[in-house]
Amino acid sequence: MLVLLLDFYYVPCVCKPRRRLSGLYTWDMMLCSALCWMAATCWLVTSTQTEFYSSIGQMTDLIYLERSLLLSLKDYIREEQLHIERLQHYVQILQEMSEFLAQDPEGHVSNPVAAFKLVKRVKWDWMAMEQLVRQDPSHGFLDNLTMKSQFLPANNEIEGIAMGLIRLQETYQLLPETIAEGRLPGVKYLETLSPDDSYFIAKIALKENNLKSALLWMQHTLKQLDEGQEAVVQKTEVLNSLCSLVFQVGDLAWALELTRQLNTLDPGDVKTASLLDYFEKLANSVKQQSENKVKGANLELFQKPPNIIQDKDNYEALCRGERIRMTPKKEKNLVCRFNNGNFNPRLLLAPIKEEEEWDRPLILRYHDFMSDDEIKTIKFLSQPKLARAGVSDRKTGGQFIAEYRVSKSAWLREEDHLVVFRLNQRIADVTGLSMESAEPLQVANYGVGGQYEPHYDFPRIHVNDTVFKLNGSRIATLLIYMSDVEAGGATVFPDVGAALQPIKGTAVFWYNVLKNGEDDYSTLHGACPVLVGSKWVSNKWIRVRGQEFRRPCGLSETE
Ligand SMILES: O=C(O)CCC(=O)C(=O)O
Ligand SMILES: [Fe+2]
Repeated sequence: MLVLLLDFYYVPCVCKPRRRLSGLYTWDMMLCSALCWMAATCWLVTSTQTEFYSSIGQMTDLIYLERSLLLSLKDYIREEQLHIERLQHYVQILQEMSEFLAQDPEGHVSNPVAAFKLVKRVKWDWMAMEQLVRQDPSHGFLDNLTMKSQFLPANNEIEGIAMGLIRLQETYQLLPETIAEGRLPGVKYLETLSPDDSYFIAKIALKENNLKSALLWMQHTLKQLDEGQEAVVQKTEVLNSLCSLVFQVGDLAWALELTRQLNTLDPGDVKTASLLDYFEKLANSVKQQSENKVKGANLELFQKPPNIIQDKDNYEALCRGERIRMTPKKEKNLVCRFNNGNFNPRLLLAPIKEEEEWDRPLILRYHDFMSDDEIKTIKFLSQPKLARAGVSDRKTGGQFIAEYRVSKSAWLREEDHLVVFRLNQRIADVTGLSMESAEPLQVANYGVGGQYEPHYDFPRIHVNDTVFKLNGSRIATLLIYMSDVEAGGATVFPDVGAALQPIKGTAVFWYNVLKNGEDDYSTLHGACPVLVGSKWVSNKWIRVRGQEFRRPCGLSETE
């Protein structure tokens, strides 16, 4: 709408410069401005700023946004060129006329008709010219940019992505250069990071008090600068930051060495000179001469932030494919079978392929659980509803946003679409459980380095939990993988050493509650950071109510 208004704003004004002197033009302008303002306000009121980094799926919107801004910039350039061409045209006409009049000025004005035309032209045409010169075709583009700025990423988005890259580097124990040179498994289009990018990531790590990553990224920035890669950031600035970091962790010898380098680079800098003096005196007094020390050897000094996540080491190791606790003996006992849902007519002719992935807790994988077309529909239905997923506060039970769950999710009910209805029916048929108390389908898409650190699916506090009071705990989880993931993104169970790879169209299923009704703490699980790819999953959480006869108590107390 705004584009149309802007066209309307420019076209008549440009073609008929004289009309701009009339009152009509002023009203046109006022009307246009008012409508533009109203349109822009409506946009602002009806839309909220999107967060892009927590969902790869939504990040594609940015590509389209950039394309539309580019088109609008091209329009602006064309307008500007037309503007100049119009001015040149007038200049040419006036030039010819003025040369003609200058040949015999008095002779010309002695003709009353010529005198009338001269006065009229000098007054009106030059005023019109003033308007023409003042006309600024940049408004269209600038208004468009202002309006679209609400759809541009917010400042904290770049930080979010940088944190995602740091998470990937740490979890998968990658060197910064591996990420910076884009040498990641399965990438289709190579992209590299500049020294400025690396330094930005280092600063974010520092801000997050992640000294180890800050050190690695600063060292990498220096390496890139030494290789002669183009950058805005100066080597002295990076050295200064690195120097204060190493001093902060107590490595005086290294700080001294770096200050010497700084002093060589910029001998005139008074601050560096006095710092050098200070460090030398300090080193002498504590008898830690830099020459005798191995610089930067003690990486232990550079701490990662304290670990609040349960079993994080096992989680990260499993994500890397390490510490998987599957023995050949255990593996031999795992079986696969056709599941016909106990002679369910819907599964009789097309039974589901069921494979035991793990024994304790029992984790089953259903193959070909969802078709590509169904996946397309579910993604399509959820895309406009995707919102940043929260995590539960252990004390209050409320939801909040945390970096240990970086994804967007949406809820779909069976009334929303036949595909959702059929999916619920299939889940009931295959698991033999009732869906009457189950939650709607939760669809999730992970963002840059998107993950969900180890957690239990069952709620652990029940204050104000009306769903729990009504329907009981989440007795079971059915997790559908709606995409393959090029690298990373496994679902891992850190307490038992299981790792499940996302395979598009398959679903995994496990009970979160034991037959005796107790929560099963061996089901601690997490979604590993996505290294390359866009991971889509759907969760169906099945509740206790309605399962009394479908999953009866076991014969022993511990079952
Ligand atoms: O995405 C995954 O692999 C697991 C997701 C999950 O555990 C959850 O959403 O609760
Ligand atoms: Fe979960």
